[in-house]
Amino acid sequence: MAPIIQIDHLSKRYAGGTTALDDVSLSIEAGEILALLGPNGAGKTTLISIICGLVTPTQGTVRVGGHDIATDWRAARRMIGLVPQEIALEPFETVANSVRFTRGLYGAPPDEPHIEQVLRSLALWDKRDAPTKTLSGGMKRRVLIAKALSHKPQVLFLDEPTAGVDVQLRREMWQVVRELRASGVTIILTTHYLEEAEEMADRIGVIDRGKLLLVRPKDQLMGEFGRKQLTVELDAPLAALPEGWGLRGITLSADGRSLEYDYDARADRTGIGRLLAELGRLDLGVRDVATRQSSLEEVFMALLAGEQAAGGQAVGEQVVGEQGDAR
Ligand SMILES: Nc1ncnc2c1ncn2[C@@H]1O[C@H](COP(=O)(O)OP(=O)(O)OP(=O)(O)O)[C@@H](O)[C@H]1O
Repeated sequence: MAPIIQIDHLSKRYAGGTTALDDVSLSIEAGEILALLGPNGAGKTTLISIICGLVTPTQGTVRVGGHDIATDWRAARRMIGLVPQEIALEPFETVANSVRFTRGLYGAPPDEPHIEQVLRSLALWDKRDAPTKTLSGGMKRRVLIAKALSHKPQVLFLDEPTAGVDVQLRREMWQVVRELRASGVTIILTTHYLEEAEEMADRIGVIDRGKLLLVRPKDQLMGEFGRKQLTVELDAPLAALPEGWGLRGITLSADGRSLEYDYDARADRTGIGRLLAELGRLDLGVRDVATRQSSLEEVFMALLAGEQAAGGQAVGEQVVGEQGDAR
């Protein structure tokens, strides 16, 4: 199946000289939730803004549903809805009118059943006649989504949908996004929150300093990087691993009090049994054992560190295994 969005060799250099995007290529499949993860200034908003026709690229092409955003921009834009980072609503306008107005801006004819369906799906129907200034922060964000959905887009961009909102509201937004996906909308969201990407995305793209470092299915990313560490605290400190130590990949801590073992928790043979057997064979007493799993946060930090160590050229081999495979 052809991707719903195809981005090829996209670069953006702003007038001031900042390279906000540097040769980004990416395919987005219909019906997926893709999270673009990256620190401040990584280029996430620039990427979204180019696809939505708000910023002109310096180089490269973008197709939305097969329509080139430069030469066939009307058709491309009709397929897209954008929920911006900033809440900007007409304060005295009612909820329903705000949504109708946006639909009109897209050149779409009135469609009251659709407006009703959108407002109901976002739990805004009871507030349809309320001026937007009387709404809570969470409701205002939902109005922004309703506006973005007013012309029945097939692709929805959410630029940091939960920046600065409390935990409860964040969960509520996640639920809204899941329901949208279930209704067949493709969703691309940007976020600083690893938790958000982990919770919602089918695929995660990591972007830093204008480069797309990698794009992977979330489960694969967690599997590749979500390794576990076993720490065995010894009864008595060791100066070095004993003579005849028969296992590889195990390190002694600097104070000699514990052994550290990094392993793949999903493997058929983790090697933990052999480690414990070796400790028994050498008659080494164990005081305590602990395991911990790397979080996506650590994965992300390792990725960025690897990229910096490589001078921004590529992601460190030891961390990623292979470089940005933006499908
Ligand atoms: N209109 C502009 N003119 C000049 N430079 C810009 C403009 N917009 C963005 N930039 C610069 O481009 C780079 C990427 O910015 P962008 O807003 O795309 O990043 P971001 O990943 O969305 O960041 P954040 O998470 O903080 O929103 C930054 O260095 C930013 O200062």
